[in-house]
Amino acid sequence: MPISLRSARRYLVQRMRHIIQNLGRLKVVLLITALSVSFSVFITFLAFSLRQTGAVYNIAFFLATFIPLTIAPIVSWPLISLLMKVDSLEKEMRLLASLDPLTELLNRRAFFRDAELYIHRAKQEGRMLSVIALDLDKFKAINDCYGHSAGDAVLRHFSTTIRANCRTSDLMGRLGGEEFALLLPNTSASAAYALAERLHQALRLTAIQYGHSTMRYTVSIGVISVVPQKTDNIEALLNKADRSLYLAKETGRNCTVVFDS
Ligand SMILES: Nc1nc2c(ncn2[C@@H]2O[C@H](COP(=O)(O)OP(=O)(O)OP(=O)(O)O)[C@@H](O)[C@H]2O)c(=O)[nH]1
Repeated sequence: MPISLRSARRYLVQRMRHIIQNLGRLKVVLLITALSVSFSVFITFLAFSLRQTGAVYNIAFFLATFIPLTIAPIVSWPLISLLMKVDSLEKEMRLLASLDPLTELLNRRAFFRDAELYIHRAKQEGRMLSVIALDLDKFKAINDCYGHSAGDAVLRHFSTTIRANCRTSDLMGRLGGEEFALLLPNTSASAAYALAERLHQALRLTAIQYGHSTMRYTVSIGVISVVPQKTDNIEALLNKADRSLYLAKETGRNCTVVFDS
C-alpha cells in the first residue's frame, strides 16, 4: 500500500511537471487562479443557495472572487518558479552524471547505455552501424615528459577533434584513461574508415602549445561495421573493434584497422 501511494504521488508530480513544461509559468498561474476563483465562488454559492439574498450575498460573492484572484497568483507564481528551477537543476544533474568531466564526452556508463538503444534501433530497422575504438599512442610518455596536466590538455584536444569530425547524431564517449569509443548510426565501413582517416589527418596537422613546449600525438583506431544481429550488443561490438585496435597497435600505431570477420 505505501508503495502504491508513493508511486501515485510520483506520477502526480511528474504529470504536474509535464503540464508546467508544456504550458509555461504564466498560463499555469492563470489556470490556478481561474480554478481557485471558480472553486471559491462555487463553495459560496453552495453556502448561500436558497438562503440569503441582498447585500450580504453580493459581498460574499465579491470576496469569493476577489480573495483568490489576488492570493492565488501571489502564492502560485513563486511556487511554480521554484518547481521549474528544481526541474532544470535535475535535468542539468542528469546530464552532468552522463558526462566525463575532463572531456565532456559521454562517460563509460552513459556511452554503454545509449549505445544499447542505438543498436536496438538498428536491429529493428535492419540498418548498418559502425563502432570505433580509439586509443592514444604512447600516452604515458606524454604524461611522463610534459606532466599530467599536459596529458589532460591532450585528452581535451582529442575530444574537441572528435566533436569537430563527427555528426551530432554520433555517440562519442571516453571509456577511461586515453580510451575513447564512437558509435556511428547508419554508417558503412568505408564511411567509418573515412572518419578515422580524417582524425589521423587532423592530428597530423596539430601541434598543441603547452607552456614552452609543443606537443604532438597520434591515435590508433579499430573499426567494426555491421547490421547488428539478435545477439549483438555494445560489449560484443566493442570487443571486435578492440581486436582491430590491438592490431593497429601491433602494426606500429597511428593507423586504422577495420575488423574482418
Ligand atoms: N593526464 C592524464 N593521464 C591519464 C588519465 N587517465 C589515464 N592516464 C594515463 O594514461 C596512460 C596510459 O598508458 P598506457 O596504458 O601504458 O598506454 P600508452 O602509453 O598510451 O601506450 P599504448 O596504448 O601502447 O600506445 C597512463 O600513464 C595513465 O596514467 C587522465 O585522465 N589524465
